[in-house]
Amino acid sequence: MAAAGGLLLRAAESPAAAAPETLSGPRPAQARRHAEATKRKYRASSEAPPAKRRSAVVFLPAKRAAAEEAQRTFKGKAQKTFSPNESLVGVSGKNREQKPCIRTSSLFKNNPEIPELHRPVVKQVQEQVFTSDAFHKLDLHPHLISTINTVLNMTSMTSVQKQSIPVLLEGRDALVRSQTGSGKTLAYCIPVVQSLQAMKSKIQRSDGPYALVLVPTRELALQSFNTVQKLLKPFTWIVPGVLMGGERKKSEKARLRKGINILISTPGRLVDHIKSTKNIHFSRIRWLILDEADRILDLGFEKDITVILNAVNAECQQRQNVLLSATLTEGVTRLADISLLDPVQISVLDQHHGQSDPEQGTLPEVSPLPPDDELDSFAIPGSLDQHVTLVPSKLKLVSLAAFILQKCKFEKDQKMIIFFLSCELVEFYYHLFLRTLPACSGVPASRQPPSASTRFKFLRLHGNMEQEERTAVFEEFSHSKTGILLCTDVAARGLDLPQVTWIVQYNAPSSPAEYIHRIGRTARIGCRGSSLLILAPSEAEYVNSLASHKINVSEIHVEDILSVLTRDGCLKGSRRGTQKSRAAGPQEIRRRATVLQTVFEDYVHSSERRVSWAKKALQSFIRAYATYPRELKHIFHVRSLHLGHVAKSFGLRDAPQNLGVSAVKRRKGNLNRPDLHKKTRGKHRLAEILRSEYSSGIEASVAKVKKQNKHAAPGSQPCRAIRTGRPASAVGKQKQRSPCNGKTQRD
Ligand SMILES: Nc1ncnc2c1ncn2[C@@H]1O[C@H](COP(=O)(O)OP(=O)(O)OP(=O)(O)O)[C@@H](O)[C@H]1O
Repeated sequence: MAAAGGLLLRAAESPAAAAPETLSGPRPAQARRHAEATKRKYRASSEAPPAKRRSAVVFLPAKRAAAEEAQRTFKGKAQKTFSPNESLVGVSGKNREQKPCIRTSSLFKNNPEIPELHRPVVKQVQEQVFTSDAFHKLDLHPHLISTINTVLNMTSMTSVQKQSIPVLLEGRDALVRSQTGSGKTLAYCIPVVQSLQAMKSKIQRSDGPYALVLVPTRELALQSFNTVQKLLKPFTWIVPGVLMGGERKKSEKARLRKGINILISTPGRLVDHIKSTKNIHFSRIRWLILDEADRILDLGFEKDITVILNAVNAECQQRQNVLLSATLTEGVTRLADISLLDPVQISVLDQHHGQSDPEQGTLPEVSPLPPDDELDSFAIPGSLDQHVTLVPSKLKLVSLAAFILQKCKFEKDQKMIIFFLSCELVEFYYHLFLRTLPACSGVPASRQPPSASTRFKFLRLHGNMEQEERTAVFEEFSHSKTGILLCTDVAARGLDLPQVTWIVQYNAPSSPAEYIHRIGRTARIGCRGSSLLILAPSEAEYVNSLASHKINVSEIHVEDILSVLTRDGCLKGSRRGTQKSRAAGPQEIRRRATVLQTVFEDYVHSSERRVSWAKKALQSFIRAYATYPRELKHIFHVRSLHLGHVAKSFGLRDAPQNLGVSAVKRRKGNLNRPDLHKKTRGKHRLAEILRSEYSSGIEASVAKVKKQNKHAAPGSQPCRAIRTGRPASAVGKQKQRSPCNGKTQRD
């Protein structure tokens, strides 16, 4: 990271930093002294330090040139594209033109030193995805086999299918762990369909559910439903159905009344129906499947799961239980111990770490789960290249934009998913990029060739969207060859979105398990894929946290990401200068990054409403940041955020006052005051809820849950565990809860 440190630090060190230079080695001692001095200045004020203004003078020639360029870029090539979104901000282009001269940001000053990344190289856990065994080797109905072959176009089984299907067909409970994108859905769907079609007394629609499949998100419910529906093609008498939040309850009720035999649902929606629909009976349940079991059994769903298990256990005791996930943590295993009857533990994990040969069939028939100390080592697809980059907060926005430009403008057929901490952040960056980046093609949006619009096809997905739009986006991104999906963790679990080439994590996930699921949206079923985790220098230790779970990431230097800007003619501006000064050296990279940042800042500062919109997004980020779990607080702590620098990544020129860090500190102070305790906890809870998608639907659902608790709804008494009859409330106590794990999602 020496080069990056050099680039960033020397800009901050002295006036000479503004002069053209190379990326040769950093001067850490001097830099540290400077950083200390800056820190002292910053402590004195919550705003940007006076040094900032002074350094603005230091940088003036380069900055002025960049500002002029930015103005030209706006007024000349791209102004039309940037015309304000009336519905969003309600200002006219005319107003914007009356704005005073653009002040360009000082991106490369006062940045923290980028630490050397001492990442331990760990041997990742390997799994082999495919086996050479064909489905027809299994004792399945011939029509089911031909459906798998012809409708799903699959002939040979994956490892997890080879191990799970026979065990489940024997009637055993099972706990299944295998890497993301390895075919777990069919591993449970095939045995369910096989067993139900083979029942002696033919299933009637009006019998109601024989199989209940619980999944954490609506999109996953829809996806699993589609798979079941395909498998059921030859068995038309078995009716599948899906219940998910956001759909019309009335029509769901009508479908339930008619009868659904394989019921796929999100927990929240099923609870709604249990409480309000008389027609839902569980007396014939033979299968209870918890897909993404670790998420489903997490705190956010605890109450819902309690209600569901109570309702199911009240009517039926004899059934098969299956728990599946790519990240079976210790907590889930312990839970499985108390809830499953003599379960078979299936793990595809190659005990010899990649030494077995699928052709030789060296996979054991059923591999037990690894011992406890190995359980936290998650398998990652071998075809997935993982990267990390350390980026100072001020450069985060331009770095992400540069990465998008690199992939989507200069490379072909790229399909990218970018994860953010909260719904508000997704909305903010979606609109910001939508209004600014396509303009970097140099042609107004209205006159762009179709290729440009497909290259920059921005989509967003989060829990605050209307269900209709959510489904439309999910379908569109699924079927598209290219595109950039900005999303929360709503898209992290289970979604099978074909041909995704890059996963970008703009904000770090709350746990290594979530990291695994996020990156698992690419490199599925043997395909290649890559991921990029963006961390601030103060967050560098997160890499060690990943390494402790045997997750290996290689570093990309921030200047390598930014260097693509020198390829972008649109950021060149029409600056007078020699060819030499335009060479792709560090000075030119800085200049163009400043031009790009100016594009964002101008957009944000073109009206008061946009400024307050950006401030709200910043506020949401700080709230969300405050909810990282306790065990990660030493890495992600609001106190380590420099508000002025973070503000830059929202296109804000100055740090807003009375926001975030100081406010959070004040709230912490309140903890000692019992009279304020309740109120503070409420706020903390809200922040926690805002943390990710599993928060969606937020306030309403929290209020609803509170109300329900107050009125002690029937079925909310402690329930029985999945099978053993132990109170399910004990289930919750088994697990160490962290605020961040308590993502509340009543989808
Ligand atoms: N035997 C098979 N042959 C070829 N493709 C398969 C096979 N089984 C499943 N697939 C495909 O692999 C992809 C991933 O499957 P699936 O979504 O079930 O993975 P998963 O293990 O549940 O992943 P995650 O842990 O992310 O939920 C899907 O597109 C599915 O159609």
